[in-house]
Amino acid sequence: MIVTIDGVAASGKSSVSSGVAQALGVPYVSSGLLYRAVTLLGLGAGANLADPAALLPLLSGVRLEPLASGNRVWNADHDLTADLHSTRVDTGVSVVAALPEIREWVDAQLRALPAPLVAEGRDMGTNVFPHAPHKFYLTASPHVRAERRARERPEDIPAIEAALTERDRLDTTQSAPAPDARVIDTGPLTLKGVIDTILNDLR
Ligand SMILES: Nc1ncnc2c1ncn2[C@@H]1O[C@H](COP(=O)(O)OP(=O)(O)OP(=O)(O)O)[C@@H](O)[C@H]1O
Ligand SMILES: Nc1ccn([C@H]2C[C@H](O)[C@@H](COP(=O)(O)O)O2)c(=O)n1
Repeated sequence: MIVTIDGVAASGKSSVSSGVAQALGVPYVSSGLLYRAVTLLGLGAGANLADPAALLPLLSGVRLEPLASGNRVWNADHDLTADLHSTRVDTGVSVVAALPEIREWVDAQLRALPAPLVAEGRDMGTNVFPHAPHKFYLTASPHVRAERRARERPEDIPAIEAALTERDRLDTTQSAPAPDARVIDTGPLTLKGVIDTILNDLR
């Protein structure tokens, strides 16, 4: 069984997917972390983030470890996870995610993973796992998302909100909900409330 949980930036995809996966006793995979890893390695190498030929050679050692408690991304024996949510990576990642060659590479990593699993991102339900029987799409206003992020990072809410709105705009192409996805506005819900909504639906 595959459950897909897509949604806009900072809508709660990874926290919700982790909770749902732990309740189901299956792993979850965060596709966004792979796009973030490509971006981090590209920045580290001084590569042009819009040039797939400069990025693809950097990826041979990249591996996603799909732990239910929180995914980790490795480059050979170096754990990249802690560096994937910086403002620098946030700013560059949409350029990388727009490249068809990089999307193909990410999709191949994900499709190689054995089911059952929970997959989260933008196009899990539309493109990567279109035949998944259970699909969800998380939303929340930019302001609500910025307030949540501000509790994690020492930045002011208007700056975070502006950056999220810009990333939503840049990611629009691959971020449409699947027609058969259940759309959940997480704004009025607690994290547990969103997880329970999905688990009830699955039951
Ligand atoms: N329903 C909710 N109520 C309150 N806080 C929430 C809720 N959902 C998520 N959060 C909090 O919002 C923050 C962002 O959540 P999370 O990182 O899971 O989002 P994401 O969609 O995976 O983000 P990104 O797109 O940046 O990878 C986290 O601090 C999380 O605990
Ligand atoms: N399936 C996916 C997952 C992610 N992306 C892009 C869009 C985001 O800006 C970036 C980081 O994802 P996040 O950590 O915010 O979920 O990666 C995508 O295009 N497709």
